[in-house]
Amino acid sequence: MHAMTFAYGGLGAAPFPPGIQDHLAGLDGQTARGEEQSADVTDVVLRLSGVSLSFGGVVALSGIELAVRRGEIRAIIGPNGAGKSSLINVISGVYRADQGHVRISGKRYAQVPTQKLASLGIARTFQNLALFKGLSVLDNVVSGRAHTVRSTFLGQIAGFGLARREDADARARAGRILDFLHLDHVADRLAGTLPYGLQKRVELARALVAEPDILLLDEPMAGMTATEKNEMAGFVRAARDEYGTTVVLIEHDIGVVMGLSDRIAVLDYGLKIADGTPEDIRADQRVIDAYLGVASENEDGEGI
Ligand SMILES: Nc1ncnc2c1ncn2[C@@H]1O[C@H](COP(=O)(O)OP(=O)(O)OP(=O)(O)O)[C@@H](O)[C@H]1O
Repeated sequence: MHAMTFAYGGLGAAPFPPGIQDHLAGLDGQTARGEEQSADVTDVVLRLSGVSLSFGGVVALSGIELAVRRGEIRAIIGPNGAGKSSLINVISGVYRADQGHVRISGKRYAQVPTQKLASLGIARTFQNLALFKGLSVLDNVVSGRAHTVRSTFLGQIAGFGLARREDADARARAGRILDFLHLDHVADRLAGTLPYGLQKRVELARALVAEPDILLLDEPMAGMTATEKNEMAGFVRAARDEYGTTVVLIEHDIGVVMGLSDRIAVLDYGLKIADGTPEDIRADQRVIDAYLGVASENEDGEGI
């Protein structure tokens, strides 16, 4: 049984699970990579150019420019209704932008083909859990390898050689991810019976087993306790460090985002109002104003 409590962002000195400790060093944002430090634009794996999207008369996104560099943890934040979900849905092809385009590894899309997301090297998690609740944790994670299957349906039913090898390979990879995310002890449990925080981590495991270049996380800490949020932040950081995965996340909890991210883009009423390191964002007057504008509605009292 692993120790399950993480300390992070100066939240005290609880024990870290083995192997994660090193990855957590610097989660207070001190190691955030600045704009100037790595201005190599050829290393941009995901780029949004002039992306606009409206729903009837409601402007959800307006002329959004966003560059995501290989291996960075890139957060998109903003008050309720700012356009965060719309943006992640444009990146994952759920919505087609009215204007502008998305470039993935240099290839330009007016609409990202959702059905090809995995083969484009993108995996995502969802704000509301999207697990197979009646399947085991292991089988849920194995399902994240579905895009790699080359054997035929008949071959899988009959257990032909290729199908058997693919299945064994998927299970071995899933097993390694479960170890990595400290989920090995629940591998045989039905996913739907796990506590919410662990189910969110299983979703992360299922996305990671696809070995994506880009991981899109839609509010990965929503509904979690402070301890669970810190654990999740540690695992996201560890995944980036271990696999070099580029991470794009939208998240409400600004404290977690500040500690976890290399760079942060801030949306407000569909416009990008700021973009930079956590230090830049913390000091940005437009950001402060945008959040102060909703402070009275923010029951959690989250500050920046
Ligand atoms: N399917 C839709 N139909 C109509 N309007 C929509 C739709 N999706 C989003 N909107 C509107 O677009 C704007 C941006 O919404 P979006 O959900 O992208 O913001 P958000 O930053 O993710 O908000 P939240 O933090 O509350 O999830 C809002 O005004 C919202 O009401």
